[in-house]
Amino acid sequence: MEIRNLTFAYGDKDIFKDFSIYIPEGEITCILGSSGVGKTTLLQMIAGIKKPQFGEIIKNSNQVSYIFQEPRLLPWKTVIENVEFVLLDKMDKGKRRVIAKEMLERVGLGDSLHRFPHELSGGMRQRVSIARAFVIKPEILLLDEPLQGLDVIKRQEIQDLLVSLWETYKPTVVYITHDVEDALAVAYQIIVFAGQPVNVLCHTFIDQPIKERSSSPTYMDAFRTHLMLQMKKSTEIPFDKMMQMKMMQQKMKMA
Ligand SMILES: Nc1ncnc2c1ncn2[C@@H]1O[C@H](COP(=O)(O)OP(=O)(O)OP(=O)(O)O)[C@@H](O)[C@H]1O
Repeated sequence: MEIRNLTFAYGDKDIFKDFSIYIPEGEITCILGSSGVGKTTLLQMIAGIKKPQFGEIIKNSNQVSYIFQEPRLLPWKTVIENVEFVLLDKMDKGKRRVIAKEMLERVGLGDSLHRFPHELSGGMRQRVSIARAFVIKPEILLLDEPLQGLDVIKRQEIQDLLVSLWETYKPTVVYITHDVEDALAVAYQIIVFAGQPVNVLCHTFIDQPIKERSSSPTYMDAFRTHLMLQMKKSTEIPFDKMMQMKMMQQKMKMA
C-alpha cells in the first residue's frame, strides 16, 4: 500500500503535509507515536472514513477490516450474531452461521456463542471483535490500540491470537499503538511518527520471525532501546528543531 503526498488538516491545523510512506503488502506494520500525532487520522484515511485534502492512498483491495480500541459490539445481539452481522450481504443464513461459528471457535469463544456482550470480560469482547474483523477475510486490517485496557497476560494472549490469524490469512496490517512492547511483539516494520505536521522519525525493520523473538531477548533488546529513544525524542523535540537535525544528518552523510 502506498501513501503518496498526503495532506490533511483539521481547520488550520496541519496533521499531514505532503506525507508519503510505503506499507508492504501482506506484512504487519506498526505505527508508534505520541498521543495526538495523527495515527488514528491516518487509519481513518486508509479506511476511507476521512478524505485527504490532497494526495492518494493506493491500495490493492477495498476489503478492509478495522479493530478499534473498544470492541464496539452490538449490545442487543449475541456473540455469534455480532459476527454474522458483517456477512449479511455476502451469503445465506445457514452459511453465515457455520462460518461465524468456525471463526469464533478459532478465537477461543466456541462455548460463548449465545452470550451477550455484557456477559463477557473485556478480553473476550475484544476476541469477538477480532473474529468479526477476520470473518470477512480482509486483505487490509487496521488496528487502533486494540490491547488498551487489558492486563499483561490478556495482552499477550491477544497478540498471539492476532499473529496466528495473520499467519493464516496474511492481510496487510497497519497497527497503531503508543506501546513499544506491542510493536516488538507483532511487527516486522515499525514506523515512529512525530511532529506537526507528521514526520517519520524512524523506520525500523525487524527480520527476526515473531515466534523466535522471545528466545532471543538480547537481539530484541537492541530494538527496544532504539525505539524507546525514538519515542522519547518524538515527545521532546519541537518539529522545526527535528527538521534542522535531520538536515544536518543528511549533510554529514553527503560530506
Ligand atoms: N475531528 C477533529 N477535529 C479537530 N481536530 C481533531 C479531530 N480529530 C482529531 N483531531 C486532532 O488531530 C490530532 C491528531 O488526532 P489523532 O486522533 O489522529 O491522533 P492519534 O495519534 O491517533 O492520537 P491518540 O493516540 O491519542 O489516539 C490531535 O491533535 C487531535 O486533537
